[in-house]
Amino acid sequence: MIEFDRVSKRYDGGYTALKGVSFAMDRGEMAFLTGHSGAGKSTLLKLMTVMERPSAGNVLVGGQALNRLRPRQVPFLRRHIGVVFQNHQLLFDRTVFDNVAMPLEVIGAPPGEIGRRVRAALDKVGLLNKERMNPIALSGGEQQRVGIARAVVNKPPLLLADEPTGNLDPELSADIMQLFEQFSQVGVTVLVASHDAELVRAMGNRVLTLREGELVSGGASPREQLHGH
Ligand SMILES: Nc1ncnc2c1ncn2[C@@H]1O[C@H](COP(=O)(O)OP(=O)(O)OP(=O)(O)O)[C@@H](O)[C@H]1O
Repeated sequence: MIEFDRVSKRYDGGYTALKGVSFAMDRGEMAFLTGHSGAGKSTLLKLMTVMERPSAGNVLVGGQALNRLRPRQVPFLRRHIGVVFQNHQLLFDRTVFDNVAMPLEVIGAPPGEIGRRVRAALDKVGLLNKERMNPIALSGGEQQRVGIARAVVNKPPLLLADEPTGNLDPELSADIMQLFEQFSQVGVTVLVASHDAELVRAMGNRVLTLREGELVSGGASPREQLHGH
């Protein structure tokens, strides 16, 4: 589902954020991306949504080589990738329902389908009874779950999360990670950037570690890992 082949990213200012990063992830796999602040985690995620382009190497998402993607194809790629942010970026002048419906509104889905899919997504994150509320009235953990419902309402095959539990206490953080795990069990590929070493360890998933832009562990393919290296 994801393939990085010797990917480097040098920003315009001259800073090299990623150096020769190679790894692959299978469909339905869940992995964590860790590393010190500034190690390149957000940069790596941005290459998958084409918020940034690599300076060298190739990124493939769902078999599509992103370096061949024309600018007008980028919105189509992004519809297949759900993104969850630390500060969830919800709109506080709209209801929970309307926040989750946004990706479907953008593609002009029919209202009946929007209703059905928004409720299915809210049901998955346990917030079906809060659809008419304003997200400002929800707890931090609930707000983050609204952000997750919005990220998955399109049924994307790939889900990326950038520090999704950064503002949450340990128990709520564990709940959010379990939710990601459930999505991976139904075939969604999930990559979660996280600083939370303890939680990452407790989850037991594959861990990709960046240090100063280099992938220092977890870069082997799942098959290679199975054989111990
Ligand atoms: N648009 C940009 N222009 C220039 N340099 C950038 C840009 N974005 C990121 N960088 C630099 O690239 C490096 C990696 O940044 P990145 O955001 O990928 O790290 P990170 O691992 O996600 O860090 P954090 O955990 O603090 O979010 C940093 O030194 C940062 O200053």
